[in-house]
Amino acid sequence: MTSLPQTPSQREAVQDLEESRLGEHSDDDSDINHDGERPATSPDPLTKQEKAQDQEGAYTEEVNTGYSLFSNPPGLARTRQQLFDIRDEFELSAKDFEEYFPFVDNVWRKQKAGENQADTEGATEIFCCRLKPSGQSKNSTPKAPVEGKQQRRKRKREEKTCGMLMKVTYVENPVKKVKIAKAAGSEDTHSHDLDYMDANKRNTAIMDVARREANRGFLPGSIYWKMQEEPVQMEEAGGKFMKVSDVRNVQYPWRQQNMTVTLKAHAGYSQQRSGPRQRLAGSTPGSTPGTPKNGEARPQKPAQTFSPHPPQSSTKAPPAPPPLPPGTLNYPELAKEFLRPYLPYIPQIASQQRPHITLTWATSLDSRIALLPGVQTAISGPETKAMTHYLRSQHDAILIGVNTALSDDPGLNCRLAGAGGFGGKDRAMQPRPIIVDPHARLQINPNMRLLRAASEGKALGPWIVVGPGIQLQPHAVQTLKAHGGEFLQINEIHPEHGLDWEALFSIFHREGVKSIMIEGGGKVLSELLKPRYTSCIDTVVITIAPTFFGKNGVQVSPDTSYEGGQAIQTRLADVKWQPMGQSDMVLCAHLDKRRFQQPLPGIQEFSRQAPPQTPYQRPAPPQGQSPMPPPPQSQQHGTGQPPPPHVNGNGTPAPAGPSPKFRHYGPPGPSRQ
Ligand SMILES: NC(=O)c1ccc[n+]([C@@H]2O[C@H](COP(=O)([O-])OP(=O)(O)OC[C@H]3O[C@@H](n4cnc5c(N)ncnc54)[C@H](O)[C@@H]3O)[C@@H](O)[C@H]2O)c1
Ligand SMILES: Nc1nc(=O)c(N)c(NC[C@H](O)[C@H](O)[C@H](O)COP(=O)(O)O)[nH]1
Repeated sequence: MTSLPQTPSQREAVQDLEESRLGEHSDDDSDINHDGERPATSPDPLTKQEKAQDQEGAYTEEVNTGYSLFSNPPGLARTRQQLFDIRDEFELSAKDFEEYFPFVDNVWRKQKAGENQADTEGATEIFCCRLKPSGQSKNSTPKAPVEGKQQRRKRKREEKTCGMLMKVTYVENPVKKVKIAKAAGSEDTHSHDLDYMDANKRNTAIMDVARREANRGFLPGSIYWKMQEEPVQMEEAGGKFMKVSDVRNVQYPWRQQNMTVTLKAHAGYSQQRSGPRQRLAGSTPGSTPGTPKNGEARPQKPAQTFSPHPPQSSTKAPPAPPPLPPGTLNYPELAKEFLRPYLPYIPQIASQQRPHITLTWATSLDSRIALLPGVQTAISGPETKAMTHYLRSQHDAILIGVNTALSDDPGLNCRLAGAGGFGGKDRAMQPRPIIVDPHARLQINPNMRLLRAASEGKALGPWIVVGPGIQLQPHAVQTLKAHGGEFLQINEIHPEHGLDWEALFSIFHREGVKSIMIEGGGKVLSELLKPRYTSCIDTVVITIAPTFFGKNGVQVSPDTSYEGGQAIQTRLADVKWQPMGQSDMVLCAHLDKRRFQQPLPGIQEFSRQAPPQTPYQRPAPPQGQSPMPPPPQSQQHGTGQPPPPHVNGNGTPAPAGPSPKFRHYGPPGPSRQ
């Protein structure tokens, strides 16, 4: 990305200069009508010169460019929304602020009044929404006509004003970071949504994407076409309403210096594509579905019923893209709103040095997640299933315990339209599958769904977490690596609780995983719902179906925690119930970080008893009996054969042999007998 000046106010100066020279590059929405199409009478998107080149084929040198134009930072869409809709104060590292702010500088500009005041924590800047009420708005003075730029009749935009103010405090010590909060006197929320701003003004970062290609001599129409080849990345960067004229404007300075250069096109670009593409579904400027208008109260509508399968392309659509794989799901914009406050929050993650952890599962009314151990049981309806896949698209990783992997043979990928392998590029929106398998019971073979999905470009390769002292067969390691996965050996093992979850989470965070959704199964969820983990779990999203599975089902229920004669509870906060589909209910909540305890009569007797069976120790065989037999056939993967000799059924390590290389973490663990 073009290197930008250090602080937003410096960037602001650059942008002002650019815009003054080029005219308001994208404030002019005169040629966008509000159903997202250009009116037939609007000027052709190409200038006379470009058209001449097009017609004479003067640009026909088509350059093979297999590269992506976008290099969006992680979680961009979420962070843009969170930097737009400022709620509680949060922090960002100085580096992250530098990286993300250019994606929202079409919303915020530095307060003109120069209200910087130094305070104990360093310089403070106040930003106002560009729709600042009254006063001198940047766009009120008419622009002097720019030479060579076709003066378009500007339709007067509705005078929407907004009183949102943002305060940014730059902190130098002990680390360089910024604190972001609503400024004193700010409105509670914007009077518009982010789409409204994106439709009326492009942010610097998305314009940088166009500028980079423009300064390499590509035709604006070809650049626009190439950008639209990556709709997901374009939309998350704020380019939903980008126009060819934006690209042409941003190329103007370069064109002034290179008047004689013949523009080139990206391979695959052709005249019939030079017109504006169909806008992204639902991208009508100025309104996100369900957004309140003019301060109306947000409609409290029940969850929309929707088809989880993407609409079939209409006969009038441009040449149909390749058909989506069967089973592709669709989760509409409107249904995302209620989840937003519970999704990973990049600014907060930066300050907490651990990933955002979401526990999510589907349950019966008697807190069962399967009819019987090892039996995958359909609980979610089609709509809540699609919601689960939307959650997967919003997290960097998805984690399950090995019993779930053994019984479900899961794909652990995101099957929403637009995800990698489902109409999206590369592996966009695909979470990293993680399976916690301390004794390496899972058999790695190419037939498992995890690896088939990875080989078809529909998933990332899985990480398998094993405990200390495990000897793995080389072919298992090689097969996993061949599918983009790997084994991770963790040596922090807690005698009572198994692999240390907090150590696991910090290792994943170091590996760049900023958010993990933990889908189960019963043992994993019950363990992580204990009060001792409240500090490292952020959110729960539970699908509740109107059914009872009975006592033999797989339960989610943490062992009761005792401390000093008190029973300690795990409680939820910010609870929201959302009906979804025919009969499911979705519970969203944060973990309540306060301590809830209650004295229990006779508690002393309890605490003298042996500690409850921990979920991860292999239960000692009954007196005189042999160790636990290998998992039942139904739980053996793929081949259905007993596990190969390298790891015998009860998971004790194979006889000594050349242990293949895989990543070790933590001090050397206790050697396993
Ligand atoms: N309805 C749902 O949302 C849902 C979700 C997931 C699984 N399920 C169902 O749940 C069942 C499986 O659940 P489960 O409770 O038997 O097993 P599980 O999937 O929770 O796996 C437990 C195993 O994982 C390993 N493990 C996990 N964390 C560990 C740690 N920190 N340290 C050491 N070992 C650790 C251990 O071997 C442990 O025995 C299956 O029937 C599956 O279909 C349902
Ligand atoms: N949300 C949800 N609703 C259900 O009805 C159900 N049975 C699960 N179970 C979660 C468990 O993790 C999945 O059954 C496997 O992960 C297989 O899921 P995928 O193949 O990856 O879609 N989860």
